[in-house]
Amino acid sequence: MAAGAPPSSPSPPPPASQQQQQPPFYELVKGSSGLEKVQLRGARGCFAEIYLYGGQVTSWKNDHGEELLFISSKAIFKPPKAIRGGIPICFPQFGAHGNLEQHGFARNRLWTIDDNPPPLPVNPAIKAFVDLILKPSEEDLKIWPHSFEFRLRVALGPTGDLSLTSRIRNTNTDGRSFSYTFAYHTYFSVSDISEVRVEGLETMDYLDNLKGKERFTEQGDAIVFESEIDKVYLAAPSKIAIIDHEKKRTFVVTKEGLPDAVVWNPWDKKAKAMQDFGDGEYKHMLCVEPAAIEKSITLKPGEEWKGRLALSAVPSSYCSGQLDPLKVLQG
Ligand SMILES: O=P(O)(O)OC[C@H]1O[C@H](O)[C@H](O)[C@@H](O)[C@@H]1O
Repeated sequence: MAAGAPPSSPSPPPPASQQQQQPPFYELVKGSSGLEKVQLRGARGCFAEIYLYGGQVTSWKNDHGEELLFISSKAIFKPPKAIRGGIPICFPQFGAHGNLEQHGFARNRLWTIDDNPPPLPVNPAIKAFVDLILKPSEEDLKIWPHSFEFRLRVALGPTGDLSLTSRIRNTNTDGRSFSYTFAYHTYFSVSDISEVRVEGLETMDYLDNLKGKERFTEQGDAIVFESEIDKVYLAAPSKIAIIDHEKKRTFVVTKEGLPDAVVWNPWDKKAKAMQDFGDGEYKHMLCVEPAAIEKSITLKPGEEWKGRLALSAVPSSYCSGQLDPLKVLQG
């Protein structure tokens, strides 16, 4: 077991009533199938867990210890299968939009802890974070012949918000640019999919993966769920709200550098066909995936791209009109 940065402060501890989180802010421990995972401990007991396999967040808990992300009870923690749930990272290819395996290879590679990342401007109130890095292996270079450094910071904010910041740098020495598509394939835990609505994507154009990627325009109403959905919303706004009526909880998804957003729920038939997904689990999850898909990102040698996802979960009593969804979306 290893304990991580930042170092402890020499000042005397505050009274228990004012106590914030104490170092160490993260620990590296053994997870399922002996795979290593980082446990991040934030203020007031907020928590996140990240597997080095896939650089994948698999748990995010609020200060009541409630799990906010969905992870399948049938998830397989064994390479080369990607872990079903949490926040898989799709890179350098989203879906089947290219010659690589579905969703690229970053989600089934072993990342390492980056002890000395280049500086990243941060909110000084954020104490609990970890930096991971992925570089291509010789085998990876055979299937995608580009040298890159992918740095991922996962952080828990002072109010329990979870943020993921990806920095991807082209380190090719042969002068070649590369292009990729990307997604944070975020699986949210919801009480009952039929009680959920998504706001912020009204009137947006989307590509419907269930209709041969044909382009349509969404109607003016919030999105509700009655059947399978697999849509790539194009040029989606920087904030999207997922309102869970039954849980009286709203997730606010904030994205930067990621124009698109995928909304996916496999529903009953596809759920049954997936080996690593329980038959009825589609009722308790929804994927809203900030992404860059329609227009791939191109980096010249030496260039770096940044894409950030921030998640917060706020109590809502939307039914009784206490929460104005527009206020949530407009911040
Ligand atoms: O089963 P996976 O490879 O993890 O993909 C799961 C899903 O990911 C995305 O949401 C895609 O839009 C879907 O088409 C795909 O089915």
